[in-house]
Amino acid sequence: MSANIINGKELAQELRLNMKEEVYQLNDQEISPNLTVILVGDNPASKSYVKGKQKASAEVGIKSNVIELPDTTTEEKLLNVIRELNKNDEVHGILVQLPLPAHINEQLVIETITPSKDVDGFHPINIGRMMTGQDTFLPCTPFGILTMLKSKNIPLEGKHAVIIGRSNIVGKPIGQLLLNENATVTYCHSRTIDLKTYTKDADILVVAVGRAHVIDDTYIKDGAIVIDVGINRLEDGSLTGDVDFNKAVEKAAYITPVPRGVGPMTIAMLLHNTIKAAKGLT
Ligand SMILES: Nc1nc(=O)c2c([nH]1)NC[C@@H]1CN(c3ccc(C(=O)N[C@@H](CCC(=O)O)C(=O)O)cc3)C=[N+]21
Repeated sequence: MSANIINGKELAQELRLNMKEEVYQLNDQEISPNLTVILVGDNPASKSYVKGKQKASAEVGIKSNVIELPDTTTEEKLLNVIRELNKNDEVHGILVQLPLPAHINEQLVIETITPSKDVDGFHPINIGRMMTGQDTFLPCTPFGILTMLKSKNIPLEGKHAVIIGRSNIVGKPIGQLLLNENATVTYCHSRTIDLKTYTKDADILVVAVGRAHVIDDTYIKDGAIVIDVGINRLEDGSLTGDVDFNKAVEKAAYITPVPRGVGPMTIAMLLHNTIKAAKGLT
């Protein structure tokens, strides 16, 4: 049996159509949603992600501005740029592309963005609201994953969700969102002993390791749902996930591909959060 493939690219496209309508309605009320992205340095991967965000924004009628700063930018200069954007009423969403150069304190930067414009959902206030189940800006990748699961009406209550990875932007928050949906959640990571014991029991397996093809069919329970968050660039320039798709697809009931899986959904949720910010919610 071959798994049902959850196409994030198509779902993101569908969501963008709906969001375009929403933006029209906001425009009628003289609101023009604006996302400002700050890009520090010239990491080619970051540049390409920022291009993707601009293209998707334009498609739904969100105005996007990119502020490009050299990699020699001081932390204080970056914080001042953010403080100005916090005060600018025309700017609804602020996103600082990560990772930042090593001389800049990422956590300080995140905490300088005013929570009501934190469309990444990385500010501790927004993380706290997520943890307590309040309405807030949810972090885009976990929110995208939840939206993919819901689009297939996959029941989450009582299911054993196993997360591999514990980053602040993916692993920790996806576990929290699944917990909020009444799943039973297990976190695994690089120090986990006997990873397979956990993954073989997973009804829902979320893989956010950051290394190509580390999870194959031998880690997966028959009929599991497999979400691949990995984005690994191979030497030939192609993209691949953390899951060995060709093997896993034979074991899973549902699986997300890379590319065209979680990545496009991450961007769609960023647009969703920007529209929410423009409406003045949270
Ligand atoms: N403040 C901040 N917020 C982020 O959300 C953020 C970030 N920093 N830094 C980098 C990561 C990475 N990320 C991706 C988004 C979309 C795709 C995506 O759409 N990928 C396509 C392929 C794109 C291609 O071909 O290059 C796909 O998987 O099909 C990938 C990666 C957001 N990030």
